[in-house]
Amino acid sequence: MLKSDRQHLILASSSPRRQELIRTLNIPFEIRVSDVDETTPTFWSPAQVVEQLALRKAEKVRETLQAGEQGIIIGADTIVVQDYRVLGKPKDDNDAIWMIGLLQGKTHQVYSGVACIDAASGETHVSHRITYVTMKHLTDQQIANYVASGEPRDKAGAYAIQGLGATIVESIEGCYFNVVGLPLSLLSDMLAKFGVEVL
Ligand SMILES: Cc1cn([C@H]2C[C@H](O)[C@@H](COP(=O)(O)OP(=O)(O)OP(=O)(O)O)O2)c(=O)[nH]c1=O
Repeated sequence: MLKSDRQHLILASSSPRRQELIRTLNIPFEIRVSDVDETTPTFWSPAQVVEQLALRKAEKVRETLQAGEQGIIIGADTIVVQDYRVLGKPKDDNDAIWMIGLLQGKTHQVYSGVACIDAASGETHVSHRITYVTMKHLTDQQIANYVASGEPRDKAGAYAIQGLGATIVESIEGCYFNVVGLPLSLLSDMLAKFGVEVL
């Protein structure tokens, strides 16, 4: 395959954050939304969960491609882990209040998994990153006000570090973009394995 065929990315994600982040790489891309079953066995580790879900999303998109379509398909998945509890997106506002209550005043881990598949050859690479996020102590009123903003609804762990959620985060250790849903540093290393050099 010519290198130019691979310089085309197919983002398997409906997440506006991931779509925004991938734009920063300055590589032509398109978006194909994949609707996958996100249930996982309870005995899976957080790393397994994000890697396997990222892979499921990328594989689902590969199945829909027409013969001859080229590019590197990228799937991603993000979860928040607090005291061995895996937090995905909140079911409703009460669930969001419970999640922020669990996270406030403590340090949790954000896991993002990334899967890259070469559409033509099927070559696949899967990996993940962990970022440690420490949240401030919050009053019940602050938690209620934050949840009322609507921001937590479609975010793992019920907060968005890139939004109003920035005001409830004390500090982070690790990749910021990993928390937002697409670890660009890891992704660029993974793309290099396919001959796609970002720089
Ligand atoms: C912790 C955190 C998560 N998030 C978001 C990133 C992801 O969009 C979302 C986690 O849900 P995901 O299930 O990983 O992704 P998604 O359903 O939004 O999109 P798709 O499966 O189509 O790729 O949480 C933030 O935007 N900011 C944050 O600070």
